[in-house]
Amino acid sequence: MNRILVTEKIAAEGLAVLRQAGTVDVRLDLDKPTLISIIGEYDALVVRSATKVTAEVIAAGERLRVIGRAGTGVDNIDVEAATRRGIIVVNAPASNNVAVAELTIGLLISLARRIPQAHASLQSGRWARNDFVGWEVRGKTLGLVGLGRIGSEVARRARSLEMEVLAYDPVVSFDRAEQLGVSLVTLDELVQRSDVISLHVPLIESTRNLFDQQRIMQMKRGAYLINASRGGIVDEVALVEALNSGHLGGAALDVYNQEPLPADSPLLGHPKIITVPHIGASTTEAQLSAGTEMAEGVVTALNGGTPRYAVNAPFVAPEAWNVLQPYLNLGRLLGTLVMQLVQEPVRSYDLELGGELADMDTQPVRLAVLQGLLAASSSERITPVNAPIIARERGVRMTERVSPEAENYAGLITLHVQTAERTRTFSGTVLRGEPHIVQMDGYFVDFVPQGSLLITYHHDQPGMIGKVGQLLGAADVNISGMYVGRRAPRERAVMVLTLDEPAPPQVMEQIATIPGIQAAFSVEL
Ligand SMILES: NC(=O)C1=CN([C@@H]2O[C@H](COP(=O)(O)OP(=O)(O)OC[C@H]3O[C@@H](n4cnc5c(N)ncnc54)[C@H](O)[C@@H]3O)[C@@H](O)[C@H]2O)C=CC1
Ligand SMILES: O=C(O)CCC(=O)C(=O)O
Repeated sequence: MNRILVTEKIAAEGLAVLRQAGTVDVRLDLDKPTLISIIGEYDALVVRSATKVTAEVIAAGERLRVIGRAGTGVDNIDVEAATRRGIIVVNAPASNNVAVAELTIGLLISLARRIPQAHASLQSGRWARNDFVGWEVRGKTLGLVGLGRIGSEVARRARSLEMEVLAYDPVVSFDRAEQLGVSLVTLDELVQRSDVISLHVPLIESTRNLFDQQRIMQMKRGAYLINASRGGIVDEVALVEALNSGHLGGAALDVYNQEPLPADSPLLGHPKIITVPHIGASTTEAQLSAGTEMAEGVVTALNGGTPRYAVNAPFVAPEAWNVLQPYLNLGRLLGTLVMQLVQEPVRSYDLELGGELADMDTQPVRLAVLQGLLAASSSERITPVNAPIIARERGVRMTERVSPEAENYAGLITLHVQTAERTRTFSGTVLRGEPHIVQMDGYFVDFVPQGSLLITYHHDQPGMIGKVGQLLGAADVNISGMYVGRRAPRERAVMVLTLDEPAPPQVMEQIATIPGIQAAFSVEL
């Protein structure tokens, strides 16, 4: 039974999804030493932004297979340390775009009209209308640093407020910016032209201290700065100095160098700074989708699959996901099946991806097949994250080719296995979203690869199925499905039985001695 540790508050719906995969312990009170002392008992760790999942925590998590981040930024997780250990890191990157964008617009208007200050003034018993003459955002220039998911949502909203929007993002294309009604410029130009700058970049080495003293002083006199991305991107000391000297008109912050509570910070209580306690993602809607999206990824990873949003596994474009996802499952199962059937030395594997797969980025499918092959022969935990590293270490050779041909199927995965003596071939497809094995060693079959299987290669003659069935029946093993394939009558044939439980070893030995049986395999998927 999997054990899942949740160290921060996530939506109840997310917890319910997690419970499908194991027992869930919610511990909101853990300090670092306690986390390190208990993490070794868990298969999955679920956090938001406050828990620091350091290399030390990861090293102590001997059983950890997945770390779930209910939200976007993963700067509180040592992803590199997780990757080295084959631990999948999943997040929910699309869950809180709108929540953060709406907060940003709220902060923008709050800066323009000093709403929080006006509220506090009236609450303290003053009616000071003349102190609160603001400015209109219409016609002003907003500079967005980062035009990814959140930056784009902010841009749309700012355009509808009739603002001119500039953006600096080295990755985004001019076409995309044009669609959003945004002008792409250099960072220098953005900083010099914007009345308000809003930051929407991840905290990575290249963005750390991006708004340092020099950059802040490059901003227009009287300009405003909004940061709802991460503390660490703005030099907080330089920001306060620029506000005190009158160089900047104001700032609004959701995130801080020190979280939680940047106590004693000059940011708190500053009349020109609006502060909120990292609430960008704190809406019911965002928490629901962050919790459930992340939890679905954790459950998939615990079940050995490739999660949709795995930070350290191959990226699957959102529009390709629905088509590709069942093939990832098929690829892994095909690899696991083949590794249990081919019990002879292998020189190399040749993976052929046909039909609708030919038009896609097939790297995730290749990794899923590798994962299946390696997992069936390894005591290590193999995930799509560490599969290439382990394959390299073991000298596994796999070539890959794509072809528009897929017989009569929409898509087809074929694995050719080059052994010392011969080439063996296995194929699978996806039908109604379900993986099917459709060819084994040149025999046409059709079964869903799951659970316990008994596979025999035998001489096609009357009574074979009955004899195998009798031995299984005597051992009280129930057969749930049966598939046979042959090339010609009375020649070699293959039989696949799906069983409610694995055939015991002594039954396998008896089956192997039935006259006409050439090989019998108990396969677990
Ligand atoms: N305040 C809050 O509660 C939340 C904050 N965030 C923060 O917002 C950040 C952005 O989130 P998304 O838009 O979803 O990420 P995203 O990955 O969709 O977009 C980030 C964009 O920043 C760009 N970028 C990277 N380095 C840059 C640089 N040096 N200069 C300019 N652009 C650069 C990237 O090309 C990308 O387009 C997250 O990494 C996270 O730290 C995210 C969610 C909630
Ligand atoms: O509310 C949270 O957990 C933090 C949200 C956040 O910063 C993120 O998703 O990156």
